[in-house]
Formats: sequence, C-alpha cells, structure tokens
Amino acid sequence: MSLRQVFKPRTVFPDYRVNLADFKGHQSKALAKMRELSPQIDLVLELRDARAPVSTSNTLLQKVFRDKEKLILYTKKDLSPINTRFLNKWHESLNESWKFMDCRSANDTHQLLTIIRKKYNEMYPCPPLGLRLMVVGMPNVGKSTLVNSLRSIGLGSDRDIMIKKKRRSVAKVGSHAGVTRSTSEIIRISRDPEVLLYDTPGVLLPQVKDMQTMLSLSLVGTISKINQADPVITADYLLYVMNLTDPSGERYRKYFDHPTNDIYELLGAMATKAGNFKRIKGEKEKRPNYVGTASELIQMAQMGKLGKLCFDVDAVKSIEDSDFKIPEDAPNWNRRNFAHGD
Ligand SMILES: Nc1nc2c(ncn2[C@@H]2O[C@H](COP(=O)(O)OP(=O)(O)OP(=O)(O)O)[C@@H](O)[C@H]2O)c(=O)[nH]1
Repeated sequence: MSLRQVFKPRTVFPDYRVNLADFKGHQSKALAKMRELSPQIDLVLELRDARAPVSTSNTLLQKVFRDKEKLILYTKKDLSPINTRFLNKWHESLNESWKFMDCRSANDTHQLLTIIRKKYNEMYPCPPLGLRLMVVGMPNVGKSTLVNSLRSIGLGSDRDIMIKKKRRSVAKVGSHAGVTRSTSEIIRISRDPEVLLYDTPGVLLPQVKDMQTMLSLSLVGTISKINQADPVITADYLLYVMNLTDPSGERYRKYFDHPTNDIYELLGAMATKAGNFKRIKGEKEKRPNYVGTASELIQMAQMGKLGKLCFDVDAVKSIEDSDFKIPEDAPNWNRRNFAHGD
C-alpha cells in the first residue's frame, strides 16, 4: 500500500453461514435445577464476559430469575477495553446493578464481598439460614474462578490467599467451555455473616441471535470446540474487530507491516514467518497452513496477546446509538446497594 493510500477498515462484516447452536443436555438440566433452587436464593450473581457484554447476556437466565435481586458482574476486565460509560447507560435504562471484575483479583473480590455482606446486614429479618447466592452465566465466563476467590477471601485473609488457594479450591476451573457439568452442593464463603452459594454450569441460549454473536462467543471461549465456526471465518471476524478498534494495524504489526482487511494476507504472512506450510492432496507446492494459523491467532486474542478487545463492536454501537427508556415494569431494586467498580 502506498503511503498516500489511507487504510479504511471494513464497516460491515460479510454474511457467512455458521452454526448458531451449542446447547447441551447438561445445560438444560442445570436450568431445571436453577428453577428448583430459585425460591431459596436471595441474590443472583450473573457473570458476563466484559469482552462480549451483549453476547454473554443470557435471556434464559433472566427469565428464570425474573423476580430475584441480581448483580451483574462483567468479568475479565483485565482483557476488555469496554467503556464503563456504556455499561452505565445500558444498565441505567434497565434499572440493573453491575460491577466490573477480575475474578482472580483479591481487591475486586474484597469489594464484592463487602457488597454481599452489606446486603445481608440490610435484610430484615436476617435470613436464619444465611444469605444464599447463586452464581450463573454462560460457559467459561469465570464462575468457578470467582467462587474459589470468594471462598478464599471470605474465609481467610488475602495475605495468604495464594497459599490457601489450593486447599480452598472447591470449584474446578479450566480454560475451555463446559468444565462445570452440574450444580454444586451449597458452598460457604463467609461465616460472620453466614453467606452460602451455589456454583452452576454455564448455560447458553438454545440458539444464538446471529452470526456475529456466535463469533463473539467463540472468541471469548464460550462455545465448545466442536460447534465453533471455521477458524478462518472466526479469525476474519477478529481482524474486522481489530481494524475497527485500531485501524493502524499495530496489533498485528509483528506479523504484517501494514493494515489489511484480507485475512488470507495476514494468515499467509504469519504462516510464512513461522514456516507453517501444509501439503494439499493433488498439489505439488505446499501452501500456508491457514486453518492452523487462524487457530493460533484466535488463541493469542483469547490470552490478551493482541491487546484489550471487545468483540461485540456492532452490538455495543447499536446500544450506544439507541435512545433508552426505563421499562415501566422494571423491578425497583435499590441500586445504591451496589458499587460499580472500574
Ligand atoms: N484474564 C482473566 N481470566 C479469568 C478471569 N476469570 C476467570 N478467568 C479464566 O477463565 C477461564 C474460565 O474460568 P472458569 O472459572 O472455569 O469459568 P466457568 O464460568 O466456571 O466455566 P464453565 O465451567 O464452562 O461454566 C479460566 O482459564 C480462568 O483462569 C478474569 O477475570 N480475568
């Protein structure tokens, strides 16, 4: 590209056909269990990934806990550039409380525990069996990580959180979707006041809204490998998001010297640099391994190696542009109970 040419990122993503479902039997069972336990729950912690705040919001969970007090936790804040003004505007219109979190941070967990304990102290009469919480959300958003942090900090001191972490881990954590398969037994996270919670398996919608939602969910690791879209399509969406976020091409400068809208150009350059070629049946020459390189690029994005990214670019923009009104039937929660955090 000549220096005179100005790079223009794509503003519309091509309409690929991708699978829109990843709903499993254990998720359906988990929903039934949530409905069964719902009457004894005082507060629902709904986790969403801050890199896909709209796509990881689950209307099924909202229906199950329609009448419950709820605090929305946007997790993985360390990987997301999302503007808190957007979250404020969005939730103000829905009369909902929210907080930004790194589930592994002692500081954030402390702040959350303070909110939870305050909630207990404000209840009259105090719940005789302790305050009961349920931690819900889509797969891989950080539920089990949060449960372990709450228990470590809630029952111990944060100075020895690292030492006690192993002993106190009650919920299995993993880097892929679907690690928790069933609702936990009740777990104590604080003694005075008595606070108990249930960890639950991640639940998706039976079918997601559209292709971009599915690609966003794949990029934050919510979709199981078998149902994810083709890695090259997912990497192309990642490129679309990266260019809209920063049109200078800086995020992939290490692999390619100018911004591009052509995913094959970027993957080809990356594969050549790594010497990652593949022989295609019936062809003499080896070709760059586009699929393998696309998977590597996706993994880098998931680990935060391409900088902070929000994959819900179009969804966030359409919410930002809309004119909010508080629905008349919105529950009247006391929002002063909750801090937003940053
Ligand atoms: N960077 C970052 N990583 C996090 C955070 N919270 C959780 N993780 C990581 O995200 C991955 C998924 O965490 P889990 O706690 O297993 O997620 P889950 O929601 O219980 O997953 P399911 O069992 O599939 O429902 C793990 O690799 C965690 O270490 C966070 O706030 N920031």
